[in-house]
Amino acid sequence: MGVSFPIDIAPDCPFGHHNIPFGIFSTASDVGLGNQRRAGVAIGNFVLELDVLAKHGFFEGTTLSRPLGDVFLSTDLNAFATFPAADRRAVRTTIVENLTNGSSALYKDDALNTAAFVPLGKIQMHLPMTITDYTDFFCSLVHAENALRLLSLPVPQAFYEYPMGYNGRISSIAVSNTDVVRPRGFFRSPGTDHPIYQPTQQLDFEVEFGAFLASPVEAGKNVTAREAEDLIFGYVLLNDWSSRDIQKYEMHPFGPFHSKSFLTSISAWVVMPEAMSNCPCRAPPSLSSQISPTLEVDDANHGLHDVQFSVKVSRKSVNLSLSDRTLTIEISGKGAQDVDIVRSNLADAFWSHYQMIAYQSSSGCGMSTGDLLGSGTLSSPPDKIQEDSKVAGNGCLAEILACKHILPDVGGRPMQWLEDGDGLTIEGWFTAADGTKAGFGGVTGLVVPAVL
Ligand SMILES: O=C(O)/C=C/C(=O)CC(=O)CC(=O)O
Ligand SMILES: [Ca+2]
Ligand SMILES: [Mg+2]
Repeated sequence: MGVSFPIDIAPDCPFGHHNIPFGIFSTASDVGLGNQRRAGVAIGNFVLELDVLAKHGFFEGTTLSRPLGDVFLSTDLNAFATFPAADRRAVRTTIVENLTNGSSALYKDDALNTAAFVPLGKIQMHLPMTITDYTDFFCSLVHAENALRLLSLPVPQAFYEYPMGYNGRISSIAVSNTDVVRPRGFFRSPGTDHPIYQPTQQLDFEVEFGAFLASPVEAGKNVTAREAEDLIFGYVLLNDWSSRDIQKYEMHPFGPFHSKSFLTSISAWVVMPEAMSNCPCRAPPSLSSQISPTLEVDDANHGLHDVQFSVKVSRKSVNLSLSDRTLTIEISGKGAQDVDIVRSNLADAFWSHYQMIAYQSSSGCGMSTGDLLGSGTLSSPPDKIQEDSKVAGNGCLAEILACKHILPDVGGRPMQWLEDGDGLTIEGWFTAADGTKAGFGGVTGLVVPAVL
Protein backbone atom coordinates (compact mmCIF):
# COMPACT_ATOMS: atom_id res chain seq x y z
CA MET A 1 0.00 0.00 0.00
CA GLY A 2 1.58 3.32 -1.07
CA VAL A 3 -0.21 5.50 1.49
CA SER A 4 -1.26 3.81 4.71
CA PHE A 5 -3.67 4.92 7.43
CA PRO A 6 -3.31 7.19 9.36
CA ILE A 7 -1.61 9.59 6.97
CA ASP A 8 1.35 11.15 8.71
CA ILE A 9 0.94 14.92 9.17
CA ALA A 10 4.19 16.62 10.21
CA PRO A 11 3.74 19.47 12.77
CA ASP A 12 4.74 22.07 10.16
CA CYS A 13 2.51 20.59 7.43
CA PRO A 14 -0.36 22.96 6.49
CA PHE A 15 -2.58 20.20 5.08
CA GLY A 16 -4.08 18.16 7.94
CA HIS A 17 -7.25 16.04 7.88
CA HIS A 18 -9.54 18.99 8.60
CA ASN A 19 -8.15 21.48 6.10
CA ILE A 20 -8.58 19.67 2.75
CA PRO A 21 -8.04 22.61 0.37
CA PHE A 22 -8.97 22.19 -3.31
CA GLY A 23 -6.63 22.88 -6.22
CA ILE A 24 -5.89 22.20 -9.88
CA PHE A 25 -2.76 20.19 -10.64
CA SER A 26 -1.00 18.19 -13.33
CA THR A 27 1.75 15.58 -13.22
CA ALA A 28 4.60 14.39 -15.43
CA SER A 29 3.45 12.40 -18.46
CA ASP A 30 4.15 9.03 -16.79
CA VAL A 31 2.01 9.70 -13.67
CA GLY A 32 -1.76 9.17 -13.77
CA LEU A 33 -3.40 11.46 -16.29
CA GLY A 34 -0.06 13.20 -16.89
CA ASN A 35 -0.10 16.83 -17.95
CA GLN A 36 -3.90 17.00 -18.03
CA ARG A 37 -5.08 19.58 -15.49
CA ARG A 38 -7.51 18.15 -12.94
CA ALA A 39 -8.84 18.73 -9.42
CA GLY A 40 -7.42 17.41 -6.18
CA VAL A 41 -7.29 18.10 -2.46
CA ALA A 42 -4.10 18.37 -0.42
CA ILE A 43 -3.58 15.98 2.51
CA GLY A 44 -0.20 15.67 4.23
CA ASN A 45 2.44 15.33 1.53
CA PHE A 46 -0.05 14.12 -1.08
CA VAL A 47 -2.72 15.28 -3.44
CA LEU A 48 -5.84 13.14 -3.56
CA GLU A 49 -7.21 12.90 -7.13
CA LEU A 50 -10.91 13.71 -6.91
CA ASP A 51 -11.98 12.20 -10.21
CA VAL A 52 -10.54 8.84 -9.08
CA LEU A 53 -12.82 9.04 -6.00
CA ALA A 54 -15.81 10.06 -8.13
CA LYS A 55 -15.25 7.23 -10.65
CA HIS A 56 -14.96 4.69 -7.80
CA GLY A 57 -18.38 5.73 -6.46
CA PHE A 58 -17.18 7.48 -3.31
CA PHE A 59 -19.82 10.21 -3.68
CA GLU A 60 -22.73 7.90 -4.50
CA GLY A 61 -23.98 7.98 -0.91
CA THR A 62 -23.55 11.76 -0.71
CA THR A 63 -26.79 13.73 -1.10
CA LEU A 64 -26.25 16.12 -4.00
CA SER A 65 -28.64 18.25 -6.03
CA ARG A 66 -27.16 16.95 -9.32
CA PRO A 67 -24.57 14.37 -10.39
CA LEU A 68 -20.91 15.39 -10.24
CA GLY A 69 -20.17 13.86 -13.67
CA ASP A 70 -16.68 14.80 -14.89
CA VAL A 71 -16.56 17.98 -12.81
CA PHE A 72 -13.19 17.05 -11.28
CA LEU A 73 -11.63 16.59 -14.72
CA SER A 74 -12.25 20.27 -15.50
CA THR A 75 -9.18 22.45 -15.88
CA ASP A 76 -10.55 24.80 -13.19
CA LEU A 77 -12.78 24.56 -10.10
CA ASN A 78 -15.48 26.86 -11.53
CA ALA A 79 -17.93 24.07 -12.45
CA PHE A 80 -17.64 22.53 -8.97
CA ALA A 81 -18.05 26.00 -7.42
CA THR A 82 -21.46 26.37 -9.13
CA PHE A 83 -22.86 23.47 -7.05
CA PRO A 84 -24.96 24.75 -4.13
CA ALA A 85 -23.02 25.40 -0.90
CA ALA A 86 -24.71 22.37 0.73
CA ASP A 87 -23.38 20.11 -2.08
CA ARG A 88 -19.85 21.49 -1.79
CA ARG A 89 -19.92 20.94 1.97
CA ALA A 90 -21.24 17.39 1.53
CA VAL A 91 -18.46 16.52 -0.95
CA ARG A 92 -15.84 17.87 1.43
CA THR A 93 -17.37 15.96 4.36
CA THR A 94 -17.29 12.69 2.36
CA ILE A 95 -13.60 13.27 1.59
CA VAL A 96 -12.79 13.97 5.27
CA GLU A 97 -14.78 10.89 6.41
CA ASN A 98 -12.88 8.62 4.03
CA LEU A 99 -9.47 10.06 4.83
CA THR A 100 -10.07 9.61 8.57
CA ASN A 101 -11.48 6.06 8.33
CA GLY A 102 -8.85 3.29 8.31
CA SER A 103 -11.33 0.84 6.76
CA SER A 104 -12.11 3.08 3.76
CA ALA A 105 -11.40 1.48 0.37
CA LEU A 106 -8.90 4.33 -0.03
CA TYR A 107 -6.58 2.39 2.28
CA LYS A 108 -7.76 -1.17 1.59
CA ASP A 109 -7.76 -1.29 -2.21
CA ASP A 110 -4.17 -1.31 -3.47
CA ALA A 111 -4.87 -0.22 -7.06
CA LEU A 112 -7.21 2.55 -5.90
CA ASN A 113 -4.70 3.75 -3.29
CA THR A 114 -1.97 3.99 -5.93
CA ALA A 115 -4.24 5.83 -8.39
CA ALA A 116 -5.74 8.22 -5.83
CA PHE A 117 -2.68 9.56 -3.98
CA VAL A 118 0.07 11.46 -5.80
CA PRO A 119 3.06 12.85 -3.85
CA LEU A 120 3.02 16.67 -3.75
CA GLY A 121 6.60 16.58 -5.00
CA LYS A 122 5.40 15.09 -8.30
CA ILE A 123 2.78 17.66 -9.19
CA GLN A 124 2.63 21.08 -10.74
CA MET A 125 -0.04 23.49 -9.49
CA HIS A 126 -2.08 25.79 -11.74
CA LEU A 127 -4.51 28.66 -11.20
CA PRO A 128 -7.40 27.03 -9.31
CA MET A 129 -10.17 29.03 -10.96
CA THR A 130 -10.74 30.73 -14.29
CA ILE A 131 -10.93 34.24 -12.90
CA THR A 132 -13.80 36.26 -14.28
CA ASP A 133 -13.32 39.64 -12.55
CA TYR A 134 -10.93 40.96 -9.93
CA THR A 135 -11.48 43.72 -7.36
CA ASP A 136 -8.88 44.84 -4.85
CA PHE A 137 -10.25 46.46 -1.69
CA PHE A 138 -8.75 48.62 1.08
CA CYS A 139 -9.99 46.89 4.25
CA SER A 140 -7.34 47.48 6.91
CA LEU A 141 -7.66 50.69 8.90
CA VAL A 142 -4.14 50.20 10.28
CA HIS A 143 -2.81 50.08 6.70
CA ALA A 144 -4.94 53.02 5.55
CA GLU A 145 -3.76 55.23 8.41
CA ASN A 146 -0.09 54.40 7.90
CA ALA A 147 -0.09 54.50 4.08
CA LEU A 148 -2.00 57.79 3.94
CA ARG A 149 0.17 59.40 6.63
CA LEU A 150 3.09 58.94 4.21
CA LEU A 151 1.16 61.13 1.76
CA SER A 152 0.08 63.56 4.54
CA LEU A 153 -3.54 62.63 3.82
CA PRO A 154 -6.31 61.78 6.30
CA VAL A 155 -8.26 58.52 6.07
CA PRO A 156 -11.29 59.49 3.94
CA GLN A 157 -14.69 59.41 5.62
CA ALA A 158 -15.83 56.84 3.03
CA PHE A 159 -13.33 54.33 4.46
CA TYR A 160 -15.54 54.00 7.56
CA GLU A 161 -18.77 53.77 5.56
CA TYR A 162 -18.05 50.96 3.07
CA PRO A 163 -15.11 48.84 1.87
CA MET A 164 -13.38 50.99 -0.76
CA GLY A 165 -12.01 49.18 -3.82
CA TYR A 166 -10.69 49.51 -7.37
CA ASN A 167 -11.05 47.30 -10.44
CA GLY A 168 -7.98 45.11 -10.99
CA ARG A 169 -6.68 43.26 -14.05
CA ILE A 170 -7.36 39.53 -14.38
CA SER A 171 -4.36 39.24 -16.72
CA SER A 172 -2.11 40.12 -13.78
CA ILE A 173 -3.11 37.11 -11.70
CA ALA A 174 -0.80 34.10 -11.56
CA VAL A 175 -0.37 31.10 -9.33
CA SER A 176 2.27 30.96 -6.58
CA ASN A 177 5.85 30.34 -7.79
CA THR A 178 5.46 32.53 -10.88
CA ASP A 179 8.55 34.75 -11.28
CA VAL A 180 8.13 38.46 -10.55
CA VAL A 181 9.62 40.22 -13.58
CA ARG A 182 10.63 43.67 -12.37
CA PRO A 183 8.09 46.00 -14.01
CA ARG A 184 8.94 49.11 -16.01
CA GLY A 185 7.02 52.33 -15.94
CA PHE A 186 7.07 56.09 -16.14
CA PHE A 187 8.25 57.91 -13.04
CA ARG A 188 10.71 60.57 -11.96
CA SER A 189 14.01 59.47 -10.51
CA PRO A 190 15.30 61.70 -7.71
CA GLY A 191 16.80 64.87 -9.19
CA THR A 192 15.07 64.66 -12.58
CA ASP A 193 12.28 67.00 -13.66
CA HIS A 194 10.51 64.67 -16.10
CA PRO A 195 9.40 61.04 -15.98
CA ILE A 196 11.63 58.39 -17.53
CA TYR A 197 10.46 54.97 -18.71
CA GLN A 198 12.59 52.62 -16.60
CA PRO A 199 12.50 49.57 -14.30
CA THR A 200 10.92 50.27 -10.93
CA GLN A 201 13.32 51.02 -8.09
CA GLN A 202 10.64 50.56 -5.42
CA LEU A 203 9.26 47.04 -5.80
CA ASP A 204 6.94 46.03 -2.95
CA PHE A 205 4.60 43.24 -1.87
CA GLU A 206 1.19 43.43 -0.18
CA VAL A 207 -0.15 40.79 2.22
CA GLU A 208 -3.77 40.16 1.24
CA PHE A 209 -6.51 37.58 1.62
CA GLY A 210 -8.56 36.67 -1.45
CA ALA A 211 -12.03 35.16 -1.73
CA PHE A 212 -13.38 33.35 -4.80
CA LEU A 213 -17.06 33.73 -5.55
CA ALA A 214 -19.02 30.50 -6.00
CA SER A 215 -22.41 31.58 -7.28
CA PRO A 216 -23.10 34.35 -9.75
CA VAL A 217 -24.90 37.49 -8.62
CA GLU A 218 -27.27 38.77 -11.29
CA ALA A 219 -26.72 42.39 -12.33
CA GLY A 220 -29.17 44.55 -10.38
CA LYS A 221 -29.54 42.14 -7.45
CA ASN A 222 -28.25 43.44 -4.12
CA VAL A 223 -26.70 40.84 -1.83
CA THR A 224 -26.57 41.74 1.86
CA ALA A 225 -23.49 40.94 3.94
CA ARG A 226 -25.56 38.42 5.90
CA GLU A 227 -26.39 36.57 2.66
CA ALA A 228 -22.81 36.51 1.39
CA GLU A 229 -21.45 33.50 3.29
CA ASP A 230 -22.81 30.83 0.95
CA LEU A 231 -21.59 32.75 -2.09
CA ILE A 232 -17.96 32.24 -1.09
CA PHE A 233 -16.28 29.20 -2.64
CA GLY A 234 -13.03 29.54 -0.73
CA TYR A 235 -10.06 31.62 0.30
CA VAL A 236 -6.48 32.07 -0.95
CA LEU A 237 -3.48 34.13 0.08
CA LEU A 238 -2.87 36.99 -2.33
CA ASN A 239 0.21 39.12 -2.95
CA ASP A 240 -0.59 42.34 -4.79
CA TRP A 241 2.97 43.06 -5.98
CA SER A 242 3.25 46.83 -6.31
CA SER A 243 5.65 49.41 -7.69
CA ARG A 244 5.66 52.46 -5.43
CA ASP A 245 7.55 54.89 -7.70
CA ILE A 246 5.17 54.16 -10.60
CA GLN A 247 2.20 54.35 -8.19
CA LYS A 248 3.25 57.70 -6.70
CA TYR A 249 3.48 59.24 -10.17
CA GLU A 250 0.32 57.78 -11.72
CA MET A 251 -2.19 58.04 -8.85
CA HIS A 252 -3.12 61.69 -9.47
CA PRO A 253 -6.09 61.86 -9.66
CA PHE A 254 -6.95 58.26 -10.59
CA GLY A 255 -6.41 54.96 -8.80
CA PRO A 256 -3.56 52.49 -9.27
CA PHE A 257 -2.89 51.39 -12.86
CA HIS A 258 0.51 50.04 -14.03
CA SER A 259 1.81 50.04 -10.47
CA LYS A 260 -0.39 47.01 -9.74
CA SER A 261 -1.11 45.38 -13.09
CA PHE A 262 2.16 43.53 -13.74
CA LEU A 263 1.53 40.66 -11.29
CA THR A 264 -0.75 39.53 -8.49
CA SER A 265 0.16 36.10 -7.09
CA ILE A 266 -2.27 33.77 -5.32
CA SER A 267 -1.68 30.59 -3.35
CA ALA A 268 -2.49 27.44 -5.30
CA TRP A 269 -4.81 25.78 -2.75
CA VAL A 270 -8.32 27.12 -2.10
CA VAL A 271 -9.34 26.68 1.55
CA MET A 272 -13.08 26.11 1.91
CA PRO A 273 -14.91 28.30 4.47
CA GLU A 274 -15.89 25.10 6.35
CA ALA A 275 -12.23 24.43 7.14
CA MET A 276 -12.25 27.62 9.21
CA SER A 277 -15.69 27.15 10.76
CA ASN A 278 -14.28 26.62 14.27
CA CYS A 279 -11.49 29.14 13.94
CA PRO A 280 -12.10 32.14 16.25
CA CYS A 281 -13.55 35.36 14.82
CA ARG A 282 -13.57 38.87 16.23
CA ALA A 283 -16.46 41.17 15.32
CA PRO A 284 -15.29 43.62 12.63
CA PRO A 285 -14.70 47.17 13.92
CA SER A 286 -16.89 48.42 11.05
CA LEU A 287 -19.91 47.34 13.12
CA SER A 288 -19.25 50.18 15.55
CA SER A 289 -19.46 52.83 12.80
CA GLN A 290 -22.47 54.22 10.96
CA ILE A 291 -22.85 51.61 8.26
CA SER A 292 -25.70 50.77 5.92
CA PRO A 293 -27.90 47.84 7.07
CA THR A 294 -26.85 46.00 3.90
CA LEU A 295 -23.28 45.86 5.26
CA GLU A 296 -24.21 44.62 8.74
CA VAL A 297 -22.99 41.16 9.79
CA ASP A 298 -23.54 39.05 12.89
CA ASP A 299 -20.98 39.50 15.65
CA ALA A 300 -20.04 35.84 15.55
CA ASN A 301 -20.31 35.15 11.83
CA HIS A 302 -18.58 37.51 9.44
CA GLY A 303 -15.53 35.70 8.07
CA LEU A 304 -12.84 37.75 9.89
CA HIS A 305 -11.11 34.71 11.31
CA ASP A 306 -7.91 34.51 13.28
CA VAL A 307 -5.64 33.87 10.27
CA GLN A 308 -2.03 34.64 11.12
CA PHE A 309 0.08 35.90 8.20
CA SER A 310 3.86 35.98 7.99
CA VAL A 311 6.27 37.20 5.33
CA LYS A 312 9.73 35.79 4.74
CA VAL A 313 12.40 37.23 2.43
CA SER A 314 15.11 35.01 1.05
CA ARG A 315 18.24 36.81 -0.18
CA LYS A 316 21.77 35.74 -1.04
CA SER A 317 24.63 37.74 0.40
CA VAL A 318 26.97 39.50 -2.01
CA ASN A 319 30.70 39.61 -1.31
CA LEU A 320 32.69 42.40 -2.97
CA SER A 321 36.46 42.11 -3.20
CA LEU A 322 38.92 44.44 -4.92
CA SER A 323 42.30 43.04 -5.88
CA ASP A 324 44.74 43.99 -8.62
CA ARG A 325 42.34 46.47 -10.24
CA THR A 326 39.68 43.76 -10.51
CA LEU A 327 36.35 44.03 -8.72
CA THR A 328 34.95 40.62 -7.93
CA ILE A 329 31.28 40.24 -7.08
CA GLU A 330 30.43 36.89 -5.61
CA ILE A 331 26.90 35.88 -4.82
CA SER A 332 27.24 33.66 -1.77
CA GLY A 333 26.95 30.06 -2.85
CA LYS A 334 25.94 28.94 0.62
CA GLY A 335 22.28 29.39 -0.15
CA ALA A 336 20.07 32.28 0.69
CA GLN A 337 19.36 33.69 4.12
CA ASP A 338 15.68 33.60 5.10
CA VAL A 339 14.45 36.43 7.31
CA ASP A 340 10.95 36.91 8.74
CA ILE A 341 9.92 40.52 8.32
CA VAL A 342 6.14 40.75 8.87
CA ARG A 343 3.43 39.26 11.02
CA SER A 344 -0.20 40.39 10.75
CA ASN A 345 -3.66 38.96 11.28
CA LEU A 346 -6.88 38.90 9.26
CA ALA A 347 -8.87 39.52 12.48
CA ASP A 348 -7.43 43.06 12.60
CA ALA A 349 -9.16 44.07 9.34
CA PHE A 350 -11.94 46.67 9.43
CA TRP A 351 -14.14 45.06 6.76
CA SER A 352 -14.78 41.38 5.98
CA HIS A 353 -15.33 39.59 2.68
CA TYR A 354 -19.07 39.33 3.42
CA GLN A 355 -19.17 43.13 3.45
CA MET A 356 -16.99 43.40 0.32
CA ILE A 357 -19.42 41.17 -1.60
CA ALA A 358 -22.41 43.19 -0.38
CA TYR A 359 -20.77 46.47 -1.33
CA GLN A 360 -19.63 45.14 -4.72
CA SER A 361 -23.22 44.20 -5.61
CA SER A 362 -24.77 47.37 -4.12
CA SER A 363 -24.58 49.43 -7.32
CA GLY A 364 -26.27 46.71 -9.37
CA CYS A 365 -22.87 45.37 -10.46
CA GLY A 366 -23.21 41.71 -11.51
CA MET A 367 -20.73 39.10 -10.33
CA SER A 368 -19.74 35.67 -11.65
CA THR A 369 -18.45 32.33 -10.45
CA GLY A 370 -14.68 32.80 -10.32
CA ASP A 371 -14.69 36.50 -9.35
CA LEU A 372 -11.76 37.22 -7.04
CA LEU A 373 -12.02 39.80 -4.25
CA GLY A 374 -8.76 40.85 -2.59
CA SER A 375 -8.95 42.28 0.93
CA GLY A 376 -6.31 44.97 0.44
CA THR A 377 -3.11 45.10 2.44
CA LEU A 378 -3.57 43.55 5.89
CA SER A 379 -1.69 45.18 8.76
CA SER A 380 -1.93 44.74 12.51
CA PRO A 381 -1.36 47.28 15.29
CA PRO A 382 2.20 47.22 16.68
CA ASP A 383 1.03 46.17 20.18
CA LYS A 384 -0.10 42.82 18.72
CA ILE A 385 3.42 41.99 17.49
CA GLN A 386 5.06 41.24 20.84
CA GLU A 387 7.04 38.07 20.35
CA ASP A 388 9.74 39.55 18.14
CA SER A 389 10.11 43.31 17.93
CA LYS A 390 12.14 43.05 14.70
CA VAL A 391 9.10 41.81 12.84
CA ALA A 392 6.74 44.52 11.60
CA GLY A 393 2.94 44.43 11.80
CA ASN A 394 2.69 46.22 8.45
CA GLY A 395 1.58 44.29 5.38
CA CYS A 396 3.92 46.00 2.85
CA LEU A 397 7.35 47.66 2.68
CA ALA A 398 5.97 51.14 1.90
CA GLU A 399 4.12 51.08 5.20
CA ILE A 400 7.11 49.68 7.10
CA LEU A 401 9.21 52.58 5.76
CA ALA A 402 6.44 55.08 6.56
CA CYS A 403 6.39 53.81 10.16
CA LYS A 404 10.21 54.01 10.29
CA HIS A 405 10.31 50.39 11.44
CA ILE A 406 13.88 49.11 11.08
CA LEU A 407 13.90 45.59 9.71
CA PRO A 408 16.80 43.23 10.29
CA ASP A 409 19.42 43.12 7.51
CA VAL A 410 18.75 40.47 4.88
CA GLY A 411 21.65 38.85 3.03
CA GLY A 412 23.99 41.26 4.85
CA ARG A 413 22.20 44.34 3.47
CA PRO A 414 19.51 46.65 4.85
CA MET A 415 16.00 45.59 3.87
CA GLN A 416 14.43 48.38 1.83
CA TRP A 417 12.71 47.61 -1.49
CA LEU A 418 12.80 44.17 -3.12
CA GLU A 419 15.96 43.39 -5.11
CA ASP A 420 16.45 41.14 -8.14
CA GLY A 421 17.12 37.64 -6.80
CA ASP A 422 14.94 38.10 -3.69
CA GLY A 423 12.44 35.35 -2.95
CA LEU A 424 9.35 36.35 -0.96
CA THR A 425 6.85 34.03 0.67
CA ILE A 426 3.61 34.88 2.46
CA GLU A 427 2.16 32.19 4.70
CA GLY A 428 -1.21 32.05 6.43
CA TRP A 429 -2.13 29.74 9.33
CA PHE A 430 -5.36 29.13 11.24
CA THR A 431 -6.87 26.60 13.64
CA ALA A 432 -8.79 23.81 11.92
CA ALA A 433 -11.90 22.07 13.30
CA ASP A 434 -9.87 19.41 15.15
CA GLY A 435 -7.77 22.06 16.91
CA THR A 436 -4.68 21.44 14.77
CA LYS A 437 -2.83 24.18 12.91
CA ALA A 438 -3.73 24.39 9.24
CA GLY A 439 -2.35 26.58 6.50
CA PHE A 440 -2.69 27.82 2.95
CA GLY A 441 0.60 26.40 1.69
CA GLY A 442 2.11 29.83 0.99
CA VAL A 443 2.32 32.20 -1.94
CA THR A 444 5.82 32.74 -3.18
CA GLY A 445 7.67 34.58 -5.95
CA LEU A 446 11.25 35.18 -7.08
CA VAL A 447 12.13 38.67 -8.31
CA VAL A 448 13.94 38.56 -11.67
CA PRO A 449 15.48 41.46 -13.62
CA ALA A 450 13.37 43.69 -15.85
CA VAL A 451 13.18 42.72 -19.53
CA LEU A 452 14.88 45.61 -21.34
O1 LIG B 1 -4.50 55.20 -1.62
C1 LIG B 1 -3.57 54.58 -1.09
O2 LIG B 1 -2.96 55.00 -0.14
C2 LIG B 1 -3.12 53.32 -1.62
C3 LIG B 1 -3.89 52.57 -2.43
C4 LIG B 1 -3.40 51.31 -2.88
O3 LIG B 1 -2.22 50.97 -2.78
C5 LIG B 1 -4.37 50.40 -3.47
C6 LIG B 1 -4.32 49.10 -2.80
O4 LIG B 1 -3.77 48.16 -3.35
C7 LIG B 1 -5.04 49.02 -1.49
C8 LIG B 1 -4.61 47.98 -0.50
O5 LIG B 1 -3.95 46.99 -0.84
O6 LIG B 1 -4.97 48.13 0.68
CA1 LIG C 1 -3.57 45.93 -2.83
MG1 LIG D 1 -0.40 43.60 -8.11
